[in-house]
Amino acid sequence: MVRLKIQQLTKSYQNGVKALNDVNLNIANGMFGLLGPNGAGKSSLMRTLATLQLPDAGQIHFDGNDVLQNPQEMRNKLGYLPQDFGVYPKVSAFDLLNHLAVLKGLQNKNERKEQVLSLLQQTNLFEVRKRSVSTFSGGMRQRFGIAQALLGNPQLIIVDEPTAGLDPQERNRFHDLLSEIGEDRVVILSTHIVEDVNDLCPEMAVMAGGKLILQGKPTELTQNLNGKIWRKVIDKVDLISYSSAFNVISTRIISWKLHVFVLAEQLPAAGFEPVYPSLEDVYFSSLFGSANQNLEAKL
Ligand SMILES: Nc1ncnc2c1ncn2[C@@H]1O[C@H](COP(=O)(O)OP(=O)(O)OP(=O)(O)O)[C@@H](O)[C@H]1O
Repeated sequence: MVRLKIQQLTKSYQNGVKALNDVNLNIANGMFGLLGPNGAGKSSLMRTLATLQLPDAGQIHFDGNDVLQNPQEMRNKLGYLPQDFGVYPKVSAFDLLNHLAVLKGLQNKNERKEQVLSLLQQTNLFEVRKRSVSTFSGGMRQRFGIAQALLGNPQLIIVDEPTAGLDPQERNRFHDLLSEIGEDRVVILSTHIVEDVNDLCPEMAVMAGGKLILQGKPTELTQNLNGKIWRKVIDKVDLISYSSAFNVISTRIISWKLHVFVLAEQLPAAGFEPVYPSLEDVYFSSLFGSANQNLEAKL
């Protein structure tokens, strides 16, 4: 069942950048991955959904509520972990979370304490609840960020670039936490890390240049590309000629050798071998297609 409905959302900043260009999305319960390179417009979309900025045009409905008309109703149902959640005063994790709970309107002292302690448990911070958050590692801070986003049992949770800068162990732990919270609500994970979406999200979309360029289930999108991705080991000096002759969607160094990955309906040339596509190939193919469309539009 669709809970979040985004229609024809458009936003330009004063410097003329069109950060959102006719964005349409329907999102149901569960983890939804929003992938895109830096500058794609993901944070602009997240901030608009979180009612922190207004679009120029378009509509947002959550559970039937017109979010732009009644932003407060959205705020009561929202948990938000912004990209730059970075204020860590020298107060304990418990005190800070308790304070944020008061700001969120959790007035009953006993219920508030119970919820704060339970969220500290859930995010694996109970043991360090008396420590100042300013001494936390990056992973602990992000888990604290999730704890504050979960205050008041929100129905829509937005996490913007949450795993950037985390080491692999902390990222795994963070993934476990995110997958636990996505069951009965909408969780939007905005990221440029394909692995985050691959590991966690049954539904996804790709954004580039303010537009949604692809949407679907990672498994289906990968399947759709089957038979169209080809790989070849080449010399570095030949990369430019390969890029002009073929649809090179990405290059990767594997065992110290440069591999080009090419999008083509048939064997592009001798020496190429077919590969089963990964979600990364899906992502790079969509960016390649969108860049080409923009180029054609400009010519
Ligand atoms: N307040 C602002 N004023 C002017 N331009 C902005 C503003 N915020 C974002 N932009 C521009 O809008 C475009 C989209 O930015 P946005 O931050 O939404 O993208 P993003 O996909 O979240 O990328 P990143 O991961 O780098 O934040 C970029 O070109 C950015 O420079």
